[in-house]
Amino acid sequence: MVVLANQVDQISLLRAPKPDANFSCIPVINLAEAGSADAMVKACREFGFFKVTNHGIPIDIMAKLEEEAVKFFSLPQVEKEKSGPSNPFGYGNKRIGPNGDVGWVEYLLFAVTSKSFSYTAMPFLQEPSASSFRSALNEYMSAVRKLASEVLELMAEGLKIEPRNVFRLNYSLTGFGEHTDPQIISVLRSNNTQGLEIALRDGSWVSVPSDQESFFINIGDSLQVMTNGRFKSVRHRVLANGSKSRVSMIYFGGPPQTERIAPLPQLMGEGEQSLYREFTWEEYKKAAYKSRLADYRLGQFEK
Ligand SMILES: O=C(O)CCC(=O)C(=O)O
Ligand SMILES: [Fe+2]
Repeated sequence: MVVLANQVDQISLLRAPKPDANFSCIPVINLAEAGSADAMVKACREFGFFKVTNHGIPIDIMAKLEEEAVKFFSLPQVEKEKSGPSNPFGYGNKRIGPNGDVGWVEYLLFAVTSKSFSYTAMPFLQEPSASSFRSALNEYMSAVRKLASEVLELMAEGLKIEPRNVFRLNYSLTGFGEHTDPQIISVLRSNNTQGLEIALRDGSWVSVPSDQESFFINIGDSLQVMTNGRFKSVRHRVLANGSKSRVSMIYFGGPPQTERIAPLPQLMGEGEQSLYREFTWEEYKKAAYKSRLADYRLGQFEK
């Protein structure tokens, strides 16, 4: 793993990507360093994506949950199906989205409330034998929730939202088609498996070296709108690895269901007009459900 200390260097390197798609240099935000807020905003504007180090979450907490997830996904199919279908929460293993997108991923989807997470759709988690999975989830979730609000606060003062959060454990051999995440931010942690790629503003793809001790933050479509286009949601995909399963834990911070998604007044300049017509998260999800994974879904909400 290469962590470059100087973020300015990294950003200038990324502006002139080498033809070698394996070469990549992702902005790294060291949370323990002064000035991380400015570097973060720069990364949000230029990439919609960055890596977070020195986040204070012990690797143990991630490793424990990863281990429990692998145990679960290794169960016989019929056992896993008892916690599905994911409707809206629980175990799922169908293709991504309803519209023929490629990729096969198994996942466990959880609703996260402000205090804990809900696993009523997952009977196995209620068994006494699942106590280690439950405690791993609890520990991870409270740590990552804190991290998500810290990151949001650094991005923009007053961006402290009490989002409607979901949490997904993905288990996949085949990858994940290109898309942007619809939420505000996604906090991603993966095992040591290559395959994640992000698109730069010029449309070229760069691979993101795996780093199981760090978190990766994706700007989602909602934050693009909330910042009136200052931050851009990042297009990303996961390429098939073929030999090793990718285990990802993704905490999605999204807007409340009925809240309208609109530029934050505190970020707007004088006389600045919203680039988007008003819509709610519910409307957006409905529109997204009808689209393909790779579609530019915000298009229909632009003015
Ligand atoms: O598996 C990953 O690392 C990313 C998956 C992803 O992009 C998603 O679930 O939205
Ligand atoms: Fe994603």
